[in-house]
Amino acid sequence: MQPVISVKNLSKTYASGFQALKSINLEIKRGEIFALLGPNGAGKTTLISIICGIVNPSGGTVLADGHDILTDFRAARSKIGLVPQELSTDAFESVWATVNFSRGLFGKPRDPAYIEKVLRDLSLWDKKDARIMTLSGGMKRRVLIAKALSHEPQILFLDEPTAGVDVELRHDMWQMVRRLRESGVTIILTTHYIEEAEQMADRIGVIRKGELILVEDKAVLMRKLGKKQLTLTLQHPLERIPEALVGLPLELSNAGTTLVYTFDSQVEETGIATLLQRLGEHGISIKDLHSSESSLEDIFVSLVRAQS
Ligand SMILES: Nc1ncnc2c1ncn2[C@@H]1O[C@H](COP(=O)(O)OP(=O)(O)OP(=O)(O)O)[C@@H](O)[C@H]1O
Repeated sequence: MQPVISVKNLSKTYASGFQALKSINLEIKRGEIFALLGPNGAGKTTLISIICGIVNPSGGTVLADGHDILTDFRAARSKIGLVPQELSTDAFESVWATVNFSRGLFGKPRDPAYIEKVLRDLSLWDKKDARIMTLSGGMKRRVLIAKALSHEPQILFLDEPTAGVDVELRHDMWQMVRRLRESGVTIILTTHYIEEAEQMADRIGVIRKGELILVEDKAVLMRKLGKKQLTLTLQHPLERIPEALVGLPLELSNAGTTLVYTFDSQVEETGIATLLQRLGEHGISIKDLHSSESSLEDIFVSLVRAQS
């Protein structure tokens, strides 16, 4: 299937001479949720801003639903909704007026029934006549989303959608994003909350110092780079790891009372059976054991570190 967004050799050098993006290549599949992760200043907002036509690229091309964002700007932009990080204007307008106005900016005919649905879906209907300045921060964020959806875009960009929002609103937003995806909208989000990417994304891209260092299915990424650990609590503390076990991926901690065995989560032969057998042979008895898996956060931190 043709990608809904196709980015080729995209680069950006700001007027200051700073190179924010270095030859980015990326294809976004139709209908997926794609999470763009990266430390502060990595280039996430720059990339999104170029695709949405807010920042000019220095080189390369971007197609949005087949339309070049430079030579066919209007058509490309009409496919895209952008939820920016900050709400800048419209403080004195009502919710209803501002969302309808946004739709008009894209040359779409008025459609009060559609706007009503958007506001109802975002739990904003009872605030439709309120001035934006009177809304809470969370409500203002919902207005940003309503504005971005006002012209029925096929592709929705969410730049840090849940930064600084409370847990309840975050979960509401996740639900809303899933509903949109079910209706066929492609979602691209940037986030600092790894948990958000872990919960939501189908695929993950990691950007660092202007380079896309990895793009992978979330499940594959977690399987490929994820490690599992088996933690054994011992009946009697050990002074050191016995000779016969040296060489195994074992660590002794908690004053010799805990043995931690690390293994690849994708291999069939974990070595646990052998480990337990050898412990038995050496008279090392176990009080308790549990296993754990590395989170996307562990993977992300090790990736970003490995490249520095
Ligand atoms: N207008 C500009 N002029 C010069 N440099 C800029 C400009 N806008 C951004 N930059 C620089 O480009 C780099 C990438 O910024 P960008 O906002 O894209 O990062 P980000 O990954 O979105 O970061 P964050 O997670 O902090 O939002 C940063 O070093 C930033 O200082």
